[in-house]
Amino acid sequence: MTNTSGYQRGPVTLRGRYVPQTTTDQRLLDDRGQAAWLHTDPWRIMRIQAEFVEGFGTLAEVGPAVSVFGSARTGPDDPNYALGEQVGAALVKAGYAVITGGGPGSMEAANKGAAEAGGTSVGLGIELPFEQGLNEYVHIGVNFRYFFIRKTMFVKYAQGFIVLPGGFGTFDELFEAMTLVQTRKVTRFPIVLIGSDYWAGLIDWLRTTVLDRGTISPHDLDLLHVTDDVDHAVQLIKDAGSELADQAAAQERAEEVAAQEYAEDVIEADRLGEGEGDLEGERSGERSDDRGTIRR
Ligand SMILES: C/C(=C\CNc1ncnc2c1ncn2[C@@H]1O[C@H](COP(=O)(O)O)[C@@H](O)[C@H]1O)CO
Repeated sequence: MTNTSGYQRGPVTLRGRYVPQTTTDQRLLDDRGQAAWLHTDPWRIMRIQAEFVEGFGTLAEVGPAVSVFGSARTGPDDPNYALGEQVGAALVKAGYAVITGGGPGSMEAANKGAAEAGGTSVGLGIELPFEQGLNEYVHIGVNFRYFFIRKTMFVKYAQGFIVLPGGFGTFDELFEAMTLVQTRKVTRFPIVLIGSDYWAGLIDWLRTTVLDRGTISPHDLDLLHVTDDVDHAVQLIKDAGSELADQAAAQERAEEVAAQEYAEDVIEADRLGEGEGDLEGERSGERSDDRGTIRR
């Protein structure tokens, strides 16, 4: 006989001393408890999920975009500010939305350039102790609590990265992008550094010390492009986009041909009275002898 007694907590049955003194609803609705749970990891997981949902939901329909990084400290009179504006405008002219960290300095410059060129200007802000809020040129802004979620957005919704002169924050974004491409965690995308003078020391160190000591491979250096010419930077991103589109089209064609060949094989096997299982074996190089033993 089935014993139906016990306390049902969703799909879980609890009996004896395991039966709780309160119901789940009671605990949910009872606000007299401590608020310590707000600072626990399970609650953080909910916030993390919510932040991903908000980011994906906001950015999924932005269209082709390029993420632009650079110093938060670049003042409006700094030549790099004008460079940032040019980058924003040139990207818009080439059909891209511009995504930045939404802060001051070079981020603001790129957002300004994009907005004034009539394009889409996106700012992905981050909660910081000295937060300044999103710059005034951001059309679509999302403020993130978590760095790693914001970084996912910079990569997921961009066709390439343009990096203006910057400090630790900029280096972090640059090296994260390089690592993702180097480890093939993402499909290769272009990373363009603007300002050959500023980046020369880093490039030189990578080419000599880092390469010489064998901690990177020679081809890893190909991940970076350096230029002073904004139009050239944008062209590099466009070219990489066309190359990727060609590769994707070739892959699609190859899959179509393979599917067509497979369908023809199935029809032929059917005509000859063989099963689809035999065909699978043949495709993977397997052959069975009279006793059914699989040979390769
Ligand atoms: C330091 C100041 C403001 C900081 N505000 C920022 N808002 C948004 N994003 C930021 C901010 N600071 C850094 N970032 C990100 O890092 C990159 C710039 O860092 P760097 O160290 O200045 O190079 C940038 O691309 C942002 O994504 C007020 O001076």
